[in-house]
Amino acid sequence: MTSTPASVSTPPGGAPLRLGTRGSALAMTQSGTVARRIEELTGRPVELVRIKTEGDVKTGSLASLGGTGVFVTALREALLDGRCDVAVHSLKDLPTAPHPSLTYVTPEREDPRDALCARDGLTLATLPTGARVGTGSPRRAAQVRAARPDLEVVDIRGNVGTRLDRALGPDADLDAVVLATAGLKRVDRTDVISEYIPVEAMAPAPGQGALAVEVRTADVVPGVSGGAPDRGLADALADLDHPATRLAVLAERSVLARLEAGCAAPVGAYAVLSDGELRLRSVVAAVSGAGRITRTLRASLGAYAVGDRACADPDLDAIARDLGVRMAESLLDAGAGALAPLGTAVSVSTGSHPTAGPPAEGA
Ligand SMILES: NCc1[nH]cc(CCC(=O)O)c1CC(=O)O
Repeated sequence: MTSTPASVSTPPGGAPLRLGTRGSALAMTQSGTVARRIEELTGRPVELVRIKTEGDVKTGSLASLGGTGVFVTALREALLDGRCDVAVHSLKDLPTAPHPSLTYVTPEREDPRDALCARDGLTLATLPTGARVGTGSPRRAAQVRAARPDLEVVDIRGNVGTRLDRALGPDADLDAVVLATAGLKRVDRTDVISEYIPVEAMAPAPGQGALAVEVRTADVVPGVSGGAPDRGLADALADLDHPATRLAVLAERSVLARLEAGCAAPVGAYAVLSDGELRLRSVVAAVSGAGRITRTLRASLGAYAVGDRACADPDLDAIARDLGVRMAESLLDAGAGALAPLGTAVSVSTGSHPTAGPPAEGA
């Protein structure tokens, strides 16, 4: 294939970058924001390229799709075969295993909390007995049941608008739904939130509220391919990266990796950097509501972190990963493997009856 001479196709400021995105309102807003920042940082135009993913096409329950990668695979294929140069994912949808030829950075995280959306300002504590709460997430289902065994959890899925309608629309058949605050913020719908559920009451999914901005490693790291890396793009990514977010999500995701669990497992993890220390809280909960294990662990980042800020440093990455591994081992020691199926996709309706006995054993 012959390519157009650069002098013809290159607008002032340099060759355009193509940014791959899912087509949902949430994805388009997230990607639009990142695209504008990359334009500012590189001085090059950024075009959005819409990519349909398996998670957008299939209609089964989110949990039953198998979790890992349903929203991600098609975007990664587009990166790998050159249909786009940058891809934006919700970090919590990204499998924990590193990709052999792709690299990502994490911009500063949005609000990590889960949000309850109900009429009349109702909260998890004030919903009436028997109220029906919709979620497609085994993690949310397990924690709702643990907090309120008297509620009925209903498996739902669909985009933000569809899910909100189930509780707030004219044909609402549920009393409440639980969604990520970050997603609602990004589509400017925080008006529907009746409770920002504290992370102590509902541990967020590892990486919730954070984005991953992913590129081909060879485009940003010298010596990976024959060609020279794209300095402008590499510098822009370094600017986008937020080290405190990066360390927090590394710790959270390493819990999941060490548990060999995916994004559909009933596992919550949330880390924050404060006073130069990374503090990680994690929960494994039985989807039936039959119990949960909660742990908090800390790691000092030494002189490389002050207050809630840190340097970008590989040694700190290792400390964050170790913290996650220690957490997972502590959870396993406490019986996490018997409490919840970790290695396989879990359905929200697993043991939906508080009396249904122990959940099915995971692989
Ligand atoms: N699992 C789908 C998904 N992936 C990211 C978000 C929201 C944004 C975020 O958590 O960063 C959502 C929707 C939701 O959980 O309500």
